[in-house]
Amino acid sequence: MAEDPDAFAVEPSPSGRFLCGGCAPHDACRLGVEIADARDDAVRFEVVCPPFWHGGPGVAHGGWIAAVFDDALNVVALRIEPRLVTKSLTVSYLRPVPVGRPVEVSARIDRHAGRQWEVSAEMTLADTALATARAELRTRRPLHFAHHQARLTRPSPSGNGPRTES
Ligand SMILES: CCCCCCCCCCCC(=O)SCCNC(=O)CCNC(=O)[C@H](O)C(C)(C)COP(=O)(O)OP(=O)(O)OC[C@H]1O[C@@H](n2cnc3c(N)ncnc32)[C@H](O)[C@@H]1OP(=O)(O)O
Repeated sequence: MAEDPDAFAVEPSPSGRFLCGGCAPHDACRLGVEIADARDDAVRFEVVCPPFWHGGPGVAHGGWIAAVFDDALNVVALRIEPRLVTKSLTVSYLRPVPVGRPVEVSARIDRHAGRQWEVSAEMTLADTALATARAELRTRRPLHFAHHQARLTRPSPSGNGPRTES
């Protein structure tokens, strides 16, 4: 029988780390994110940009910064709810982020009601804000991944042919 995709949940790895589906088999975060300190509704991370994520000379790629925020903003809620997806993510890039040097990310839950979560975070170096982010998260509905897979396998009504206006 095929594996149930909706059984997927981000839970602590054998070494106690929260890891995405891509990093779990490695038992290490390949973005360079480590939890430094956790309270009920807030988590602090130590983050080092790996050299292969540089965008400009010695400076992190903005996509890496967004991915780090996606992880950090989810981890703060995953400690309560292991079945989440990101609905929206907004990043403000304030200063260049250095490659290969530890920076701090702090994330917190601002609001939580039912399936809806609002979370925010900032990335700092020596108390200077480098970037900030806000996200809306959703607790997944029970058949979230099953519906996604069913849509991918369903034949497209219009195929790839030319569009006809009616
Ligand atoms: C230290 C390192 C740590 C590392 C720790 C690891 C952390 C990893 C965290 C990664 C988190 C991610 O990036 S998750 C990946 C990025 N995010 C996603 O893939 C989410 C994609 N978006 C969605 O699935 C949807 O928009 C939702 C679930 C966000 C919508 O939520 P909602 O606003 O509450 O609305 P909802 O009522 O559920 O659905 C709205 C409409 O979308 C449809 N819909 C909802 N779900 C689906 C679905 N699965 N497949 C098809 N359609 C769907 C509904 O039928 C409905 O259609 P109608 O009635 O309007 O027609």
